[in-house]
Amino acid sequence: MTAAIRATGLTKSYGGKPALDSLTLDIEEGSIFGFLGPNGAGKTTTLRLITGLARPTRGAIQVFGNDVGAADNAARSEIGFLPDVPAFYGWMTAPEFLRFAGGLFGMSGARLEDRTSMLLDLAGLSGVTTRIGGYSRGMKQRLGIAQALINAPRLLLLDEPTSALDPMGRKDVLDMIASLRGRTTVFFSTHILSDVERVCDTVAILDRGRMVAHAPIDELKARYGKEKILVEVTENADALAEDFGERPWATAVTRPTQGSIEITVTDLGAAQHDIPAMVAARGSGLARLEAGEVGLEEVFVELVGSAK
Ligand SMILES: Nc1ncnc2c1ncn2[C@@H]1O[C@H](COP(=O)(O)OP(=O)(O)OP(=O)(O)O)[C@@H](O)[C@H]1O
Repeated sequence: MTAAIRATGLTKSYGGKPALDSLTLDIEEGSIFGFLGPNGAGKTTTLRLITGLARPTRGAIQVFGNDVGAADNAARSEIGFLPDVPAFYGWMTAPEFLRFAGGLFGMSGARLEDRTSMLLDLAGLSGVTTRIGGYSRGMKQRLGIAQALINAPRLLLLDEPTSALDPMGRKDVLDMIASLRGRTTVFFSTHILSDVERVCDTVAILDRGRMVAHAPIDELKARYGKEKILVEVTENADALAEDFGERPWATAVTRPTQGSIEITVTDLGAAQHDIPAMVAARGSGLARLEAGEVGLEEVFVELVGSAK
């Protein structure tokens, strides 16, 4: 199957310093792909290379098998793009703006009207008569996504679409992105971990121009995440913490509070089996035994944080 995006050794340097260093990546058609990285990691640079707005210093980038930057521009006609700071004509209404955007692609008549009405619906803006200048940031962002979809691109690129939004605005934008799953390939950059966790199938983590991880979200959690157990006891927490530390399933033991012990474990089942007996052997009461889920945040901190 042809990949939606295929980057091979993609490098972009400014003044000899790489903003993006040897990115090699395949993104499956129909997926929602999260491109995660802290400020300055190289996310916008990558998006500019995919759209053809910037030329790579080295390496190659293809969209649906077509070279970006080839003379026939075949790749670009498949791409819809929403930049990180989109511009609107504040005096237009949403339907006027979408008709205007469609006109730039040579669309007109019933085809443009149908597409406009479908996209207003998708953006939750049907029936809104206010001019864009009076919109909230979230409404503007949803309209921006609708505008980027006007010519039915197979690939939608979004640069930090949620970063300036409040929680409700973010939820609406993420719901809109999720509704495209299977229909349009979505590539979106973000530094917000929970956004990626909520909507993406696959994620790549970028740090200082280099990709430090690339996998389906569950696989990343399983590969890098370790399970944790929180134990709360009525007494003898110090002695128990030492006992736990000697077990083969324990890789780290910390003491969040006086009576609690947090253990990072390699074998959750074995730990859950042993702990109650160990607590009883020390004559303590077991107040709490809780296994913790590993979130993407821990994966991110392990991959990016540890390199700093
Ligand atoms: N036109 C340019 N000239 C010189 N350096 C640049 C240029 N564009 C980007 N850079 C540098 O490249 C690096 C990556 O920048 P980029 O904007 O791609 O990061 P980002 O991950 O999108 O960050 P942010 O979340 O802050 O937008 C940064 O160190 C930046 O200063």
